[in-house]
Amino acid sequence: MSKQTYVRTKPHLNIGTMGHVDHGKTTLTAAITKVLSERGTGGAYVPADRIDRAPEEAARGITINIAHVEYETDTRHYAHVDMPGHADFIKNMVTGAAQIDGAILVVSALDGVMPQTAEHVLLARQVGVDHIVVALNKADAGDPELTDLVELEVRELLSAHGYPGDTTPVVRVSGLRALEGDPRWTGAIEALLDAVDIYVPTPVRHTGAPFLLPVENVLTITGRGTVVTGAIERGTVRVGDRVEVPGTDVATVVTGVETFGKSMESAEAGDNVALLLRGVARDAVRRGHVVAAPGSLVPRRRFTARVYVLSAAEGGRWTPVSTGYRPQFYLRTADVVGAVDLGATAVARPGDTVTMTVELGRAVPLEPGLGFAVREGGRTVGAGTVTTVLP
Ligand SMILES: Nc1nc2c(ncn2[C@@H]2O[C@H](COP(=O)(O)OP(=O)(O)OP(=O)(O)O)[C@@H](O)[C@H]2O)c(=O)[nH]1
Ligand SMILES: [Mg+2]
Repeated sequence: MSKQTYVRTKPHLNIGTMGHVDHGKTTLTAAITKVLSERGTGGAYVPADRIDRAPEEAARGITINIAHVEYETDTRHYAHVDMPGHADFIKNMVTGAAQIDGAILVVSALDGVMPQTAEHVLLARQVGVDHIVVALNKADAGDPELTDLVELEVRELLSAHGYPGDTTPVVRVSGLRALEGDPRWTGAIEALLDAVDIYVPTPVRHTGAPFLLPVENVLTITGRGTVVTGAIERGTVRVGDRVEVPGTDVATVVTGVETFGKSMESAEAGDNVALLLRGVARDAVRRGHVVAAPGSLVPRRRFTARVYVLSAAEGGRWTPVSTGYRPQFYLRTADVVGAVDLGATAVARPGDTVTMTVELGRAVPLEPGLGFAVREGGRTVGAGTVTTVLP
């Protein structure tokens, strides 16, 4: 396979398909790539059987199946994630691995709102997906009056979860017929994409946010000093910037910025860098720390979270967990023990998604939306997202 360079000519967005099993998410994803590849704005047709054979991706220590396809409309470049199953959806959403700016909720016009339709809307709301466009799929096979009822039902579901159900775009589509090239239904796919282009706003760039680098490694370069490496989570950094390591005494100046051995004047969110820090002792900074803009972060120990407890079939536990459970929490590059309080829920069985309060053994920078993995005895047993940081 030949490698191409990504040339940024349009704003980039991450979107995804969600919805009940078999409602046609993968078929619709394939149809979108087909319609757009024929339009010629960018991106290649990806058949459904290639989307379902997703490459395995390691994200935050968890092996997750995510199928990514890319395509372009006239105005935007999209990375689209089609999650192969319900459990994958839950895991990807709670850990933030999917990182979507907007979602296409796929609802079969034949079946209407089903349990996972509702569960995905609930979860999308919890993890901060603010914009949903609805694809009423299989509209080729549905009775129009019944489809009207399904549309009402979906709008009510959205409103019940705090989305603007009355004004949400709902487009009747047929992924299957669009794939066959039926102009009525390829036109419906175009209408769906127009709705996504218009309704889902371009996300805020995090390059303007206070600088944050989770430290992956610390090295000493003889004669130059201590170097930290990692991927910049947000903000920008340039030579001469003041930085600190929250939770330690380290407050210093960046005297060098490099990427893959080349020096840079400034680096930004997404870049993999090495930062040379003035006058910092080798053992003052460790993996798990973060380098941040001065005063931008206060480490904390307690938080509430939504956590998906992996089922035994996914490599998780066989037995439930209860209050007092003390696994390891992997937050950014940090690995910290934490005590779990399940409150009124009392127990969480493998396969459940629960709310819990966690008290970490030491303070780390925390914020709502931060994804993490829960591990025990060297295996991943859960995946979660911080919902509230407690004092
Ligand atoms: N009539 C009709 N059938 C469809 C349409 N889209 C998908 N199907 C059929 O519905 C079934 C499920 O389609 P998928 O695309 O695999 O559904 P999915 O939502 O990705 O399923 P999971 O990933 O397993 O949750 C397949 O048999 C498709 O052929 C459509 O627009 N019309
Ligand atoms: Mg699928």
